[in-house]
Amino acid sequence: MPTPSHLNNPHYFDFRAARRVPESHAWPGLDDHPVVDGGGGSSPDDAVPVVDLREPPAAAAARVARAAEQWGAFLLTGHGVSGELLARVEERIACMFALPAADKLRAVRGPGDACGYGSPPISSFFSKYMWSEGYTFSPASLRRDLRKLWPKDGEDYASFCDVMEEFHKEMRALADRLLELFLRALGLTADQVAAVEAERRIGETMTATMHLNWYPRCPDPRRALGLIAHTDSGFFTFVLQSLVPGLQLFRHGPDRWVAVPAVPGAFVVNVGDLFHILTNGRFHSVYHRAVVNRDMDRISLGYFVGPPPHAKVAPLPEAVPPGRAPAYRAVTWPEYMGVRKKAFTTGASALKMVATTAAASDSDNTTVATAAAAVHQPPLVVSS
Ligand SMILES: C=C1C[C@]23C[C@@]1(O)CC[C@H]2[C@@]12CCC[C@@](C)(C(=O)O1)[C@H]2[C@@H]3C(=O)O
Ligand SMILES: O=C(O)CCC(=O)C(=O)O
Ligand SMILES: [Fe+2]
Repeated sequence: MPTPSHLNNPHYFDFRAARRVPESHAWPGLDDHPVVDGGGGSSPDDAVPVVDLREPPAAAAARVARAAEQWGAFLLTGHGVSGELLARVEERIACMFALPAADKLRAVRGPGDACGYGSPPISSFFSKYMWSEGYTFSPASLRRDLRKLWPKDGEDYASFCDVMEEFHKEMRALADRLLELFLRALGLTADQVAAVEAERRIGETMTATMHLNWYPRCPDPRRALGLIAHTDSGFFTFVLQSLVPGLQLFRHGPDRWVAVPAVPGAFVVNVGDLFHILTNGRFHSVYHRAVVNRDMDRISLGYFVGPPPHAKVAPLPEAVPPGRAPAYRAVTWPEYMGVRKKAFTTGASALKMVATTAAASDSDNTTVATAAAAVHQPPLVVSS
């Protein structure tokens, strides 16, 4: 019998058939830092902050400020996106990843492509493979992109697109609310928020990208990694993790991974690098990773909010202390991705590479990047 062609495809690994973790997927040093419970069960210092949008705006803004300054992440509850919609979103994601390999491979992300099926872009910097499959798409071109997965249209195609469009509509509105709250958290008055909007039109021009992750259950979770430690590059990300936990946030003092509890209906909000820049380093991007487990498949969704590709992102004047120069130079998202690529190949910090003053180096992830290099020795560059 001829071998099905997808079995020879380098983009395809049959996780279901794997009885052990092969060397190609085994990561050294995954347990270099302890993992602690972020649900508050072990220590209040480890409890992942929670922001409930049902609180009065001033109180919610104060919580956002604390969380964004100290953690770069928080759990978002009371956001109004219904649990019923989230359940349908997760169901459609599971259905998509359950497609036959040959169907998924039709939508493989090509070199340099922003969207498509396969490992996320960051994986190209490492010689080890992750224990996951991903699919990235832009909600703006959803119906066209998804025809690659479902060329014949049909019910699965229609319900995937319908559900994701409904979700995107709600999330885009939520992103606007959260942006306003972040700006209030920076200390801007309602008038200043309106002025920033009028001048920079951040909310109006913000773009959204969705990245779906499927982490199959794994025969030896201590050797495999779902998603390599990273910071998100955009403004901020809403992460929906299914009822199966796996997201971990890196914290210093002492260095540890904090396991984010799976809170039904909540999103995890991550501050990204471009928001770090926009806020002059006051809100810092968070270094995070996803681990896998032996018994259950896990699904997550990242809703990445960022600027349009041509927009220059620079520290907001309101975020720069009086008499001080901005800590970062202006960059577009694609420019920043180029810097980050260089940083990955040299082991440097991308944020430091776009910093203008020594002051900025205090608030970036350099030390974390160093920790990462230690965790993932040797630096695993395979392609550029
Ligand atoms: C908008 C985006 C952020 C992202 C790159 C992308 O163009 C689409 C995928 C996103 C993702 C998801 C997994 C981790 C990550 C680092 C990656 O490789 O792809 C992020 C990217 C990012 O935040 O830079
Ligand atoms: O799977 C997760 O919980 C994290 C996903 C993530 O970090 C990402 O998609 O950027
Ligand atoms: Fe991420």
